[in-house]
Amino acid sequence: MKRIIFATKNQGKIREINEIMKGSGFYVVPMEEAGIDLDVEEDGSTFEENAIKKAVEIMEASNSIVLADDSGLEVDHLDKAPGVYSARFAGVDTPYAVKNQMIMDKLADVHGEDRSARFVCVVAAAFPDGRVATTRGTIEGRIAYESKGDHGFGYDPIFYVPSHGCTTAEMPLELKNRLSHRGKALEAMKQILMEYAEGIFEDDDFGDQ
Ligand SMILES: O=P(O)(O)OP(=O)(O)OP(=O)(O)OC[C@H]1O[C@@H](n2cnc3c(O)ncnc32)[C@H](O)[C@@H]1O
Ligand SMILES: [Mg+2]
Repeated sequence: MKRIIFATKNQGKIREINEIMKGSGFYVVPMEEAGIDLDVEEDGSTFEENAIKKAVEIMEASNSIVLADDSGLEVDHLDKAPGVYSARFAGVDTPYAVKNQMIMDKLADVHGEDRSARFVCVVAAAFPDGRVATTRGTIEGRIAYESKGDHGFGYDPIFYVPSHGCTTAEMPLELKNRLSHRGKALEAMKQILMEYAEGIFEDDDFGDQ
């Protein structure tokens, strides 16, 4: 199997990524498991800039193919906030129960389609030969009136998907992955990895794992 490192410390992302990459022929190792403990400063103004920065810095530290995910919640009524600041919104250490309530409070007088929001995910791949590629996925929804569900992570309990009548935190992992921003971005990235894989992995093939 072909080994690649995923530059994330978010356990929720890791669970989803492992499931999405199953059967792809690529074996994904979280950076911590690969022995890399670096904090990349996410100071870009777009998901693309931050995803590329995370992938390239960890690729330079590991000399392996590295994927990174930069993602977030865009709430239309809040001018697309928290957006790239989703992890830092109201402070990195503030529990999501509090952050989620703050977002619902800001939308207290807003109803129907005006509660529209989306999750965005940009996945970047950085290759040791200097090549970089990105893919993007989104899922449209609305901010719920109350927090529901205990699957997923982050803003999932307040992200209501009208077509399914529930939040992404109420969905089993497989269903969320089929619909989600991360599922779509990673499916597109699998294609790119397959195209680029030829010639890259001869010296880096770890056998069946
Ligand atoms: O940078 P890494 O280490 O990957 O982990 P992170 O949690 O800091 O991740 P980001 O910088 O990409 O910030 C994205 C934030 O957006 C939110 N988010 C992204 N995808 C989500 C999803 O599928 N469900 C719920 N919240 C999500 C969540 O709060 C994340 O912490
Ligand atoms: Mg981050």
